[in-house]
Amino acid sequence: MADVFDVIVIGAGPAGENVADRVTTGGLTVAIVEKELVGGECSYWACIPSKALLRPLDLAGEVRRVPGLEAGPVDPKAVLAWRDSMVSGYSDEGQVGWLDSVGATLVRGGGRLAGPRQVEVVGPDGSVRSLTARHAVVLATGSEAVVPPVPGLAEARPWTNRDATGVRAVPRRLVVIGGGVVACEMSQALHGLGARETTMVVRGGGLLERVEPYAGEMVAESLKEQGIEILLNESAERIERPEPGGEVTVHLSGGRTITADEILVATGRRAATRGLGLSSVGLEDGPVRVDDSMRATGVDGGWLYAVGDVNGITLLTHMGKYQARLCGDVIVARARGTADDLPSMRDRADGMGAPQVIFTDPQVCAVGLTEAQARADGFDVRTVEYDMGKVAGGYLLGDGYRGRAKAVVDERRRVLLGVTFVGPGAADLLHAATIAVTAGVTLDDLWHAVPSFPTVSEVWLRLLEEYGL
Ligand SMILES: Cc1cc2nc3c(=O)[nH]c(=O)nc-3n(C[C@H](O)[C@H](O)[C@H](O)COP(=O)(O)OP(=O)(O)OC[C@H]3O[C@@H](n4cnc5c(N)ncnc54)[C@H](O)[C@@H]3O)c2cc1C
Ligand SMILES: NC(=O)c1ccc[n+]([C@@H]2O[C@H](COP(=O)([O-])OP(=O)(O)OC[C@H]3O[C@@H](n4cnc5c(N)ncnc54)[C@H](O)[C@@H]3O)[C@@H](O)[C@H]2O)c1
Repeated sequence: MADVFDVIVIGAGPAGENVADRVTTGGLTVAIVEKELVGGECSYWACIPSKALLRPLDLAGEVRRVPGLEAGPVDPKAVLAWRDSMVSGYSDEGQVGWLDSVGATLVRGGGRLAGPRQVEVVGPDGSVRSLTARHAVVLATGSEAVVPPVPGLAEARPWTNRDATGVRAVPRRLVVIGGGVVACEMSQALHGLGARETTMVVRGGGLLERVEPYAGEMVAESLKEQGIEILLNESAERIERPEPGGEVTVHLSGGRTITADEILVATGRRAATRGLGLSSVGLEDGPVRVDDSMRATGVDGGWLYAVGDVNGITLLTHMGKYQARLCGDVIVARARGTADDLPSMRDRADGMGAPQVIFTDPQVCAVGLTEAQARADGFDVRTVEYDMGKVAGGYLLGDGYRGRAKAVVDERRRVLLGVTFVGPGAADLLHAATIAVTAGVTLDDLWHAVPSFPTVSEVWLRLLEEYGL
C-alpha cells in the first residue's frame, strides 16, 4: 500500500535536508529517502573531510611564516583521526537525530520516480515501498565523480574524491588527473600528509580555469613550492595497472610515462540521475533543468523540483542549501495557495556568480563575474588590483605573506560585478564582497565602509583608491 506524504525528497545531502527543514517548518509532512548516509557526499566524502585534512596543513603554513614559532612535522595519523572525528566515524546517527527533530520521516533505500508524484524505494533488503506525494517530489540526489574514458583507467580502479578524502594510507607516489578544485585541494592535502612524489596532469594551460587566471597561477606557484609537479597541457592517454592495487603507469600525450602507487581522478562530476526513473516522467538522464523556483521544466503538473548538484547549476553546498530553502518555501506557498513569488522565493544568487572559497594555500575566494565573463556579457568593465601583502594587516600576518585582490567594476553603474581575493586565510574576507556584489553597493557608498586597521580588509580601501576615489 502506498504511503502518502505532502512532500517526498529523494536524497538526504545538504540540499535535501534543507528542503525537509523548510517544508516541515511550513507545516507539511515530508518523507526523505536516502540510500547511503544522511548528510550526503558533503558530510562524509567531500567538504568536511577535505577541509579537515587541509586545516592542519594550512595552519602549519601560517606558523612557518611567523617568526618566533616553529611548526613541528605534521602527524598524519593524528590528522586522519581528526578527519574521522569530523565525519563522525562515517556514522549518520547525529544527522538522523536532526531529521527526527524537525519531524521528517526517513526512508532508507534507493528512490526512483515511478510516474507523476509517485516514488518507489528499494530498501536495503530489496523490498520495494511505494510512496505518493500530495504536493511535490524534490530531487536532491547530488552528483558523482566522472571517470573519463581513457583506455585502462576504469580497469585501474582509480581513486575518486571518496578514496582521497577517506585516505587511510597516504600513497608515496601519486598521480592526479585534473587541474580543478578537487585536484588542487587534494594534491595539497595528500602531499602535505606524506606523498613524496605528487604529479598533477592538467589538460589545460593552467589550474582552476573558472576563476581569475592569476588565482590559478598563484596556487600553481605555491603547489610547486610545496614540491608538487604540475604538468600543463598534458593528458593521460593510456593507463596500465597489471596487478590490482599495484603500481600504476600513466602514459601521457607528450610521450612521458609516470609510475605511481596511486592515481586520483578529479575531472568533474555528473548529476546523479542514473536509475532515478526520469524517463517515467518524460525527462532524460542528466542535470534536471529547473526554473528560478527550482521547479523542473517540461514536467506536466509542476509537481517536480530539483535542488543542489543534481540540477547542475552550481556544484557547491551553500548554493544547494540556498536553492533548497527557497524551493521548500515555494512548495509550502503553492500547497497553501499563498503568494509563491516573494523576493526570497526566487534564485538570484546563482546567476550573479556564486561565492566560492577554494581551500588551498593560498586560499582562492571569489564571487560574481571574472573579468573575462563580465566582458563576454557586454558590461562596460574596468578592473583594479592590489597586492594584499602591502596592507599592514597582510604583512603583519607573517614574513613572506603574499596575496592579491582584484575587483571587476561595472563602469556604467559604478558597482562591483566580481571580486577575487587570493591569500592565506582570506576565506572570511569573501562575505563582504558577496554582500557588495549581491546588493549592488556603489563604489561611492563603499568608500564610507571603513575597514579596521590593521586588518587585511584594508585592501578594500586600497582597491577603491586604485579606482580613483
Ligand atoms: C572533494 C570535494 C570537496 C568539496 N568541498 C566543498 C566545499 O568546501 N564547499 C562547498 O560548498 N562545496 C564543496 N564540494 C561540493 C559539495 O560536496 C556538493 O556541492 C554538495 O555535496 C552537493 O549537495 P547535494 O545535497 O546536492 O548532494 P550530495 O551531497 O551529493 O547528497 C546527495 C545525497 O543523495 C543520495 N542519493 C543519491 N541518489 C539517491 C537515490 N536514488 N535514492 C536515495 N538517495 C539518493 C546520496 O546518497 C547522497 O546522500 C566539494 C566536492 C568534493 C567532491
Ligand atoms: N572548496 C570548494 O568549494 C570545492 C572543493 C572541491 C570541489 N568543489 C566543487 O565540486 C565540483 C567538482 O570539482 P572537480 O575538481 O572534480 O571539477 P572541476 O570542474 O573544478 O575541475 C575538473 C578538472 O578536470 C579537467 N578535466 C575534465 N575532464 C577531463 C578529462 N577528460 N581529462 C583530463 N582532464 C579533464 C578540467 O579541465 C578541470 O581542470 C566543482 O564544481 C567544485 O566547485 C568545491
